[in-house]
Amino acid sequence: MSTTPLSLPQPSQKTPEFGHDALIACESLVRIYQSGSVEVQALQGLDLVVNSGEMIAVVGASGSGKSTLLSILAGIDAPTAGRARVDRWNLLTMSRADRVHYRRHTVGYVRQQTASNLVPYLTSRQMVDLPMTAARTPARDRRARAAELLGALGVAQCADRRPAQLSGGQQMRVAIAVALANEPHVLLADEPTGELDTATSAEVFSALRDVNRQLGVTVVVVTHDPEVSGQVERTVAIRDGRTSSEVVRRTATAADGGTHVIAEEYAVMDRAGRVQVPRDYREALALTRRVRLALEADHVTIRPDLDGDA
Ligand SMILES: Nc1ncnc2c1ncn2[C@@H]1O[C@H](COP(=O)(O)OP(=O)(O)OP(=O)(O)O)[C@@H](O)[C@H]1O
Repeated sequence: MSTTPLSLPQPSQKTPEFGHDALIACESLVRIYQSGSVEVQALQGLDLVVNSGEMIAVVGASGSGKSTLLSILAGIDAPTAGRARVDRWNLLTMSRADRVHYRRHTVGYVRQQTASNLVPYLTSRQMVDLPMTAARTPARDRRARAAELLGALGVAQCADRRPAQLSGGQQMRVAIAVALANEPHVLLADEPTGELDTATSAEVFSALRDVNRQLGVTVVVVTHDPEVSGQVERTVAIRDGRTSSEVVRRTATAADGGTHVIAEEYAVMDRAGRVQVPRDYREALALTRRVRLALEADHVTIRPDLDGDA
């Protein structure tokens, strides 16, 4: 007797999780602050993916949510909703003990005000030593690591000085060394050059680049400084608590062998396929509520709905 072969349905391919191969993945991240009877939506569905080894800048107007994002990634603040993962840690569900471990080993955080990163009565060496002592690193390793970090950041000569005996740039570099003490995968820096003059901020920025390139630490730096954002490979712009656009820079080689940097701006599409069309584009073509979308061979067009009022 012949049997008819059964045609079984193919098992559905599971869509990989958003940013599954990235080191940092935030999806539809929301943070609502309640101040009295007023609710402030600091983050309103932010998406962000950062790959291991990248150095990115986060820019945006004052109040757009940059510091909120950084303090969530630092494990200091908790999101209200959405998803946020750094390395193997889910930032929404981690326990208090996980959070301590995460803050100690996975991320280093440099706060916005330089002084708030430092302890006035400790020397630079003692400050770098502190997080390692908390992590129970043996004394010999602590000494070696502190010397290595202060050297790598160009402040070896400041090892025995207290914060008041350091310049602003030196204080910031010591703060970066402290943040790197326990060999985190990620360094988060909130406006590290905000209080510095142009020359000093260039030095601090170059120290951050060295940390990224030489130590392989993934760096996320919040900045207002176009000099800083212009020098990283990717700049993410936040507007009203959402990722609005990204600028990607790459080095191109011309026919004569000379190199130059090409910066291209991209709109960011979320997982549901939503893209924000910039206001000046919308106004230029009077794009309003309804638009015509057409799929072409290698692009999609958006046209005004000229029959809209018919
Ligand atoms: N603890 C808080 N309680 C209430 N509202 C807050 C709190 N922290 C931040 N906010 C509000 O959330 C919004 C985003 O603030 P956030 O500090 O993240 O912005 P920012 O982009 O870092 O600004 P800046 O560039 O000025 O530092 C602002 O409206 C701010 O007033």
